[in-house]
Amino acid sequence: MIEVKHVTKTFDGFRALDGLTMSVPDGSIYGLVGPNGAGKSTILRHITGIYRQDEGEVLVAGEPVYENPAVKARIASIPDELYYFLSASTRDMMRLFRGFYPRFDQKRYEAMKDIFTTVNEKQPIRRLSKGMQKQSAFWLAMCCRPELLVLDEPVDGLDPVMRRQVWSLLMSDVAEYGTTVLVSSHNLRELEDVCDHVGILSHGKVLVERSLSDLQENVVKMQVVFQEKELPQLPADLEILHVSQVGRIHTLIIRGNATDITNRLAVYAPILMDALPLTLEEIFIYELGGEDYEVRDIVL
Ligand SMILES: Nc1ncnc2c1ncn2[C@@H]1O[C@H](COP(=O)(O)OP(=O)(O)OP(=O)(O)O)[C@@H](O)[C@H]1O
Repeated sequence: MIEVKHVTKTFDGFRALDGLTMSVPDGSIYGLVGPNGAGKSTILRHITGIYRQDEGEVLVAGEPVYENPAVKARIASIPDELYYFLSASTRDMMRLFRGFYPRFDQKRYEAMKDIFTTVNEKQPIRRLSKGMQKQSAFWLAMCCRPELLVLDEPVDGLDPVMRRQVWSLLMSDVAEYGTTVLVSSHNLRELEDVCDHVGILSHGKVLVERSLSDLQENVVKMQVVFQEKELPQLPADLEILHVSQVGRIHTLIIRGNATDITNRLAVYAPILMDALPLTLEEIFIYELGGEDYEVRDIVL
């Protein structure tokens, strides 16, 4: 759905994007993470056609986005800083969006009043609270029935109940209509529950981009108790990323598939052995922490 190739963008001599390349598959929920100033909002503004890149290519559904209204009509976005016309209400914006988005779903708009109950659709959006403004933005974006939803820290400012509600709405749209969602966030734990692809951005570049299943199948946490208190001499080709010990329990983070690793450790006749999945946070720390120290800063 999205192909970003070697994009650079310079603001007053400062390189905010530095040859950024990323690829978002159709129908995926892609999480973009990275420290403050990494370039997340900047690349999202290129993908939604607000900025024009200095170099490189930004393609959505195979077409350049900048100054391309036909492609923009397939994309809805919630930017980090919401902008509305002075005194426009949610209902006014609905009328505007209805004219722009060919698949705008008026029935859904009416039905969603039951979800966003605290938002007065006739009140100017600028007078709503920050969280209510986000709710209003979601309400409108979901009714555009876009092929691509681009969300810049979308749940920031929403209460926990509304956060869940919004993620669940997004996931059901992905399942039902194949919507592609690109979402930036600082919260890896939250992304883990919803994303199937993750990209880590640092200094205007994507450091790592993988599918969640690739990440999860490639590293495992083993908790093992051996006959002896000490760790036996394990084969040198076993890629052990981290070892710790509490009492007699050894915790080993090993690169590889859980079944293979279990079979290889079974040779040592452990008294107890358990293969546990790693959280997204742990995977990034153990698998990538050595490659670039900044990954640690991002996930810690
Ligand atoms: N319009 C602009 N003019 C000048 N510099 C800019 C502009 N937009 C972004 N930058 C700079 O580009 C860099 C990337 O900014 P960006 O907002 O994309 O980061 P981010 O990853 O979204 O950060 P955060 O997590 O804090 O939201 C920053 O150093 C920022 O100061």
